[in-house]
Amino acid sequence: MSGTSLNGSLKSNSTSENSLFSLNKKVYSNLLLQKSSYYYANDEIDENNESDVPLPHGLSLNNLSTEHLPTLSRVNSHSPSPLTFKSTRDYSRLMNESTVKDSKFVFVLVGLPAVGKSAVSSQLIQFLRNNPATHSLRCTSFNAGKVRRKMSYRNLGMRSMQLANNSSDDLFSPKNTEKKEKYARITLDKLIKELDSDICDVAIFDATNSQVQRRKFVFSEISSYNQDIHSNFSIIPIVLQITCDDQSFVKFNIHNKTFNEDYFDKPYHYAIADFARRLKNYCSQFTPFSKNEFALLVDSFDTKGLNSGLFAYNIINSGLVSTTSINSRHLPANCSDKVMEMIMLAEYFVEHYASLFGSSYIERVKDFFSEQKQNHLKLGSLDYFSSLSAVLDENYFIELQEILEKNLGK
Ligand SMILES: Nc1ncnc2c1ncn2[C@@H]1O[C@H](COP(=O)(O)OP(=O)(O)O)[C@@H](O)[C@H]1O
Ligand SMILES: O=P(O)(O)OC[C@H]1O[C@@](CO)(OP(=O)(O)O)[C@@H](O)[C@@H]1O
Repeated sequence: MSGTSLNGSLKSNSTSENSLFSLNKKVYSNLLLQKSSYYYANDEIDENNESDVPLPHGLSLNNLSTEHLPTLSRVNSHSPSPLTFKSTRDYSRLMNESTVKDSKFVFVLVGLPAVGKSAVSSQLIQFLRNNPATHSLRCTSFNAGKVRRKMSYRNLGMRSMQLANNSSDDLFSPKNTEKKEKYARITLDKLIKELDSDICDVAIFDATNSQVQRRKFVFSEISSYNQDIHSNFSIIPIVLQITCDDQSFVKFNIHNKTFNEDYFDKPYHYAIADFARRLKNYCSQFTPFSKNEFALLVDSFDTKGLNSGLFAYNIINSGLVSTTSINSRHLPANCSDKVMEMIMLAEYFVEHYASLFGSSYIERVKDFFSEQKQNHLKLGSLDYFSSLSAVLDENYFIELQEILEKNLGK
């Protein structure tokens, strides 16, 4: 980050204290005036830059088979082994032979900012790519934050960094929810188009999707797509909720957030404080995805005569907490092997998340803090610790918890 000078002290050349996501009328009116297809057609948004996450030592996902999937085999005792997906071409051929539409998958992420949604998306893609059953599937993450950042730059360039920041035009303030929704809609629109045009097989909708209203919108878009006779595929929605309430994890994650494009010209301390404020705003509006919401969605799907199925999984504190009891599954009528195999793998990923990816992440968090504690004591070393502890202190987390509870009690 440019806020860090070469000698390691935390200085910034930036004169502006604004943030990129501050709303600007020009960006917003462009969103309203121009259709999202403009951005796609002009190749403004490229989400296909997933970097491979290294696999934990000693683990080979290639060795996955039904034998290692105790929970999963119980739901599909007749599934073929080894797990094999037909290629899209095979499925297109089969489609001509029957009226049943081939399936595509959407993982709808839910979770507060900085809980690890984008990290888990990359890991899920890596997991599916490394599995023989799914390695040929084209998996893409569609990140609403990236779309927002790219569109802001495209419209304003460096000027986007010079806008005066004031709390009244903070995109993440509750009163601007509707404005933020535009970016999510554009992202979802792109995602559905790529599935329908067979550019992608497994899409991850990477946004906080933190409000019931937003999720209703997402599911209604998916069911409208599934109901449309002109749609080429049937989309199976899989909710993946990521929760993180461990203070060290949250601090480490926010630290890493300060290096993204929202803050590239901002002082480190400013970025931490700004993200802390963003998180508070989100907590005041957040409703976790619950079993109750799941049941209501299933009912609404059933009333519409939709049989695409619905699944919901949770990863809490990097897999340290078991989520088996809160995960939910509503199988579609006539569940195909393809759908069953994907669900089995999704469940395997969630149930074994800690050993697959969580433990190496936790090691990184520990190393980070022990290094920071040492640096904090050394004169002239890179000291992130002071800002992290000053902003994200015990009181901050107490306040965050109170805001969350107050919102849930509404
Ligand atoms: N489960 C995880 N595995 C690996 N890295 C993680 C994980 N959770 C968080 N991180 C780290 O924290 C940073 C912020 O997390 P991110 O995935 O961007 O959160 P979110 O998408 O929920 O806002 C990531 O860039 C990564 O360095
Ligand atoms: O519209 P929602 O669902 O809040 O999600 C998108 C927002 O989430 C955020 C939350 O911080 O994602 P990200 O950190 O991945 O960039 C914002 O950038 C982005 O605008």
